[in-house]
Amino acid sequence: MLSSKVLGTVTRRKPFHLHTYTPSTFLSSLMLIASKNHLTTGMDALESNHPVTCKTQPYNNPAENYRNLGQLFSPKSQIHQYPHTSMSNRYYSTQHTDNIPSISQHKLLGNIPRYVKIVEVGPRDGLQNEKDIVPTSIKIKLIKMLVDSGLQVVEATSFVSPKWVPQLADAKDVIEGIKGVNGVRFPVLTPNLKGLEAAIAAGVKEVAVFAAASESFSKSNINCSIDESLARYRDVASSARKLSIPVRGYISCVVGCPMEGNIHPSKVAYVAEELIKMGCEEISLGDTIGVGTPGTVIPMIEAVKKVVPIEKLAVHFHDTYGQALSNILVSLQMGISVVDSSVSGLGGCPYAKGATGNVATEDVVYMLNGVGVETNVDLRKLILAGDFIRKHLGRPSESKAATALSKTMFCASKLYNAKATCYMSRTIV
Ligand SMILES: CC(C)(COP(=O)([O-])OP(=O)([O-])OC[C@H]1O[C@@H](n2cnc3c(N)ncnc32)[C@H](O)[C@@H]1OP(=O)([O-])[O-])[C@@H](O)C(=O)NCCC(=O)NCCSC(=O)C[C@@](C)(O)CC(=O)[O-]
Repeated sequence: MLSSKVLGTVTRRKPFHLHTYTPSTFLSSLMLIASKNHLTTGMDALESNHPVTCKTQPYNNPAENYRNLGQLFSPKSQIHQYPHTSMSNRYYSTQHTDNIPSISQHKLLGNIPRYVKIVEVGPRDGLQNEKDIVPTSIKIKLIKMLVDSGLQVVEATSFVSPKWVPQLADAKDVIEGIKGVNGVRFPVLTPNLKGLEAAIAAGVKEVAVFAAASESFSKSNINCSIDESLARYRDVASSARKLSIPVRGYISCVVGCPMEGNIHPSKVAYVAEELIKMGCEEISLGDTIGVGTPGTVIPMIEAVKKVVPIEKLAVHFHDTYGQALSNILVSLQMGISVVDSSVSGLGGCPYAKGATGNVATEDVVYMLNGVGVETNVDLRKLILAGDFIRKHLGRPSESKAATALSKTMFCASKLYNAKATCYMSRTIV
């Protein structure tokens, strides 16, 4: 495992330095700086020129607040000159600006793609485990807000048995509600031909099938063995292909299973190869319970990329152990350029007690901004979408970046909203 080139690069060479750049493994260090230079940090991280529209929570550390206000008016700070219209050249940014060569040219980041496609799975993976039924209108509005943030692929819902997943029983209505939204892809999950037929009848243009690398998980999730599921998916893929409907293939439990423990990379490679042979255009590798680290993720990807071209692979990390961003970074270093994530870190796994949601899209975008990777996503609008759904669910965000930036916005709003023009805490309806 340690013989891997990628892991070797990360572990044996010089450690990352903050003065050089901001890789994910140092996100926590950055957040310390962020709290010290709180106002400038958050403002820059948004990297946008529009008034911020977000309802925020009160910043509840008066001492820190005081320090931030002092800093705001310090001679070095430029915020007072450009309250929210110019976000560049502050003390602190997600990227360095001080005559340091482009971050993407650095040897440790040279391999990572310039553009990453984010597949937003919040409306499906994020909501599917919610006990209380989320009204269809809220789901539709969430999807529209996510699209508004620039996300180009939003997994909208699943055409599965409502007995198994009651939360998504309104799949047809959700699809109906987003019909007018153009230029964005809205794949849905289809576990069998029945699901595919219903999805097509509803007007869906793209579907996904979902297998597992663990027999026990396959049985729990879709009530059949791995090979039985692959046989079903061959039928789904073949019917979809006749209608030119692209099919994505998921593999769950790629590094660990709540029932079987460690999963050998060869099992993942086997399922991946079968999915690609049946015509799946993209394979998403899911760490369903968020137990992976670069130590298990790298050998798994190495095994899979022997049978599936790397450009057809996506990664799908849950963040139970806080490893998702590290795992994403090494996946990018290995050449993967498609990342699944869920706004506000929504999600979970019904078969693994304590397993938390997907990596938060806000955190992924923040890190990708930091390492100079394009996503086309407006972080500020994304935070609004997360704010909208977490308020509906009555829970705080699981996104560290969204939480930190919301506090930052609140501090700034207190200064610039003296005339009750609250740029920073206006809620969009
Ligand atoms: C696969 C089945 C259907 C098998 O379910 P089953 O009970 O074995 O199948 P069945 O064929 O005997 O059907 C049972 C009932 O469901 C109906 N049914 C059958 N199919 C459909 C359908 N498509 N749409 C609507 N209804 C359907 C069917 O008509 C029948 O209804 P009844 O006659 O009893 O009234 C079921 O187990 C199921 O729906 N499972 C879905 C599980 C699920 O959605 N899990 C979450 C998604 S996977 C995931 O989250 C992981 C991922 C992708 O994010 C990656 C990662 O993180 O690992």
